[in-house]
Amino acid sequence: MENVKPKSSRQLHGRLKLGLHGKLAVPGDKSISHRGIMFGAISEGTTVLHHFLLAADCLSTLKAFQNLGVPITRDGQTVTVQGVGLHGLKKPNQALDMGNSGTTTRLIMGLLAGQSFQTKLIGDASLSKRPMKRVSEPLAEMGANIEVTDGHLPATITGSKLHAVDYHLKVASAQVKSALILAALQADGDSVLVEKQPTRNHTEKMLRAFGADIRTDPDDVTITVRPEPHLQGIDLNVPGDMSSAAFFMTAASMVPNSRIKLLNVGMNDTRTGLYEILKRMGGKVTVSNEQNAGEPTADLTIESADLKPITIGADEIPAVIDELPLVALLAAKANGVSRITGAGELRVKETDRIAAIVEEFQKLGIAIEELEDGFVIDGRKPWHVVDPHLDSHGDHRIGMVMAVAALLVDQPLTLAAADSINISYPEFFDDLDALIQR
Ligand SMILES: O=C(O)C1=C[C@@H](OP(=O)(O)O)[C@@H](O)[C@H](O)C1
Ligand SMILES: C=C(OP(=O)(O)O)C(=O)O
Repeated sequence: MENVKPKSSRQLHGRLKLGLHGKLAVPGDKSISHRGIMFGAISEGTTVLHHFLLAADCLSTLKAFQNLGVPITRDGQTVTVQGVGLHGLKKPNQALDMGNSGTTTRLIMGLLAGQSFQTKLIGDASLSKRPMKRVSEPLAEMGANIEVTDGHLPATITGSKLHAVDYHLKVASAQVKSALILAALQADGDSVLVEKQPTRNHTEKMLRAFGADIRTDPDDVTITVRPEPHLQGIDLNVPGDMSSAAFFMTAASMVPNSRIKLLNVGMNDTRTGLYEILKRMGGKVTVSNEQNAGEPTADLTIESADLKPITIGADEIPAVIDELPLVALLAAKANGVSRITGAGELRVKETDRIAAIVEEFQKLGIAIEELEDGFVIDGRKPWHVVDPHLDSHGDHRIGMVMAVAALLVDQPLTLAAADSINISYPEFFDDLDALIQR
């Protein structure tokens, strides 16, 4: 058929003269929502998750645990998990479908490695290309029996008795760390895990709240896990996702005449890289209403600003890993040359995010150079549309960053595979619309 657009192609909002205005509570944190289900499932008693993220990735986790025999119910954004304990999961009747979610896959591998049954994990085309040996190999050192297919999904996990380890992580990855922690909960002694760099610490913090004995040394990279904790269900308010707030922090900073307030945003310092970078670039962000109930949260007021270029290296990457496409966009309007390196992990996300950003930014005439582990961007060069047909590459974060970029462009632009936003932020376009002054 001719002239048929891909199903989810979407016209994007063009240049905004009057800016973005208003207040917005972004959806719940994705990392914390996943973990709330998992840790609630292996606890005794009831866990209630308020402001749970109703997005495809977290629903993959929810369904997987239902298939593992855990009673889970949902009422709006409130999810109730009836825990079955660390040894109460049941062999599922079918392969567990991880959908598009790397977090679900890697964490569940660590948990199922120590159970008493066999499970098969499958995933969508994107997830089936992502590396899994980074989890299966260190787990094998603990005695796990995980067969991956050429390093990828499908994977078969045959539950085994696990040994304690003293292990130095080879990649700076919270997913790998979390898989090892979940395996270590089932091991035959205390395990010591040493990170390459500090990464998001939600697993450690949350498991402690459920009653686990997990110590992090003052160096922030050495974690000691005691096995067989008595985990007890909790009531948890999931904070707003900094990784979702980041799209509007970027948009309001770049679109002239903007002033927005984002409510109840998670401010865990292993996640606030974009906030720190934006401030260093000259962004105008004011923090108010700071709270700390387990995870720190705050309201953020963001106004348009003239931006300066920035240099970012490997040390800063973990705290901004999912927001790096947005850092690239900020750099594309900064008054100089920005350099982002040490970000090779971007090549193994939902898509190769370095290649995807370079390809999509070049459609807008942005001066971006691809590096093996990052980008160089000259924000002084005016943009000019070379190709108005943008593409999310099936990657939620690429789709949303291009929708923000479009707010700075006069010409009509379309986004192919726009429905990929459902992975982490199904209401993204509605929330953006609500901040647009007509
Ligand atoms: O642990 C988590 O919840 C996550 C960790 C990060 O992945 P890596 O640990 O693989 O870097 C991040 O990119 C992902 O969106 C969520
Ligand atoms: C990389 C991401 O998630 P995951 O690894 O869980 O698929 C992301 O949300 O950007």
